[in-house]
Amino acid sequence: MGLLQDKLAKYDLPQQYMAMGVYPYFRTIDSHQDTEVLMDGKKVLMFGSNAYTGLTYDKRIIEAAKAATDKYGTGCAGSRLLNGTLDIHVELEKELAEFVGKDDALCFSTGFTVNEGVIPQLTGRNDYIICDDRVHASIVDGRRLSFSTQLKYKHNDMAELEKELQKCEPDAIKLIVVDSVFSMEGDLANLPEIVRLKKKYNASIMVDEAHGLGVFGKQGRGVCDHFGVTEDIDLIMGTFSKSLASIGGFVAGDASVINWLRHNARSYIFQASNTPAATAAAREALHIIMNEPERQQRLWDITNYALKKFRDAGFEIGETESPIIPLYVRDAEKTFVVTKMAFDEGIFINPVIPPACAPQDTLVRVALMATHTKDQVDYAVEKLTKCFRELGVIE
Ligand SMILES: Cc1ncc(COP(=O)(O)O)c(C=O)c1O
Repeated sequence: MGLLQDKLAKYDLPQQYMAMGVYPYFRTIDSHQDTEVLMDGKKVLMFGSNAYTGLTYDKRIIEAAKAATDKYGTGCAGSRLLNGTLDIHVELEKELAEFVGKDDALCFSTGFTVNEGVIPQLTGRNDYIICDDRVHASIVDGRRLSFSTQLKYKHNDMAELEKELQKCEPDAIKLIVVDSVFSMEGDLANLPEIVRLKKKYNASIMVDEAHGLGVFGKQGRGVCDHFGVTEDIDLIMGTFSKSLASIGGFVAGDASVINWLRHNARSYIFQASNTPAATAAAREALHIIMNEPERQQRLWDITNYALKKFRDAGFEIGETESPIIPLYVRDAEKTFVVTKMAFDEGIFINPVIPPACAPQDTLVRVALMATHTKDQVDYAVEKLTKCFRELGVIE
């Protein structure tokens, strides 16, 4: 074996969990996707999906994707800048900008490449990027691609954010980037206070609404809308891979900033544009989200029901205020073991270990969809209580 193989073999954590029989990744789904799926040949309740609105198997969205494929074909074979712009890309951009309350928007092929392409394009050598220390990996990668000075503050600690802002040169761009809903622990960014600090220090804010759209705000417009701070947020990004039942992402903001990104963001101009099917699906999902507020209500009814049930059963669920419910285990090995035990009981949940969380905060992540029933939640709480007790995680 070569040096490369020798070195990587030493860090092969997956092998260790395979040997223990608790390896949890790459299970295969062989059915349509809703609250119940066939996974590795076994019927399980899906509590690990980000499809909060429960739209992934909606017939109207499937029809829209089929019709777009019939009309345009299966791909675009080029970047948006050149031959890869369809009328439906442009229409979706207009609708998304209006939805989140901004002048203009750009659609990228994934949400990951939005953060990776936008963040380094807005800040240069003498500027600053300031992030919460729990932002999503795509924000971390976007930040790494920038030549600016990188500053971090402790999760949701506004006093620390202010200290970081005080370190910056007054005339430099100071871009604060934050998730609106933290994807592993379900708590919200303190956007009203971040906006107050932005104004005080003449900074800019970019908010990642990946887990906020379809869930928070009027007609699912997101957490910025929920807090009434949209006007003070410079850039809002979102993804189609969660509530919008598709794949792709967007960034929205002032016309001048969006126009700059349209011609400069590298993952926009050097990446093929999103497929007709994915674009049409996201568009149809957006229309459904706006026109069916009862779906958002159902999501909150089942979320509040589940939050109470898990709390009453004695689980430690932290500060969550969203359909993402973290069940803290605080031990990596037990986190994998409990994930496997849950699967054997017919429940799919996601283990969360570093780098997705701090080493002392390992957890399993339960996520609700508007289509979950109370019976399904009852079953999950009963079985997870049994598993957590057996492992001595709860009493
Ligand atoms: C907070 C956050 N931002 C960005 C992304 C990336 O989005 P996408 O799945 O569209 O690439 C994710 C996806 O997991 C996310 O959770």
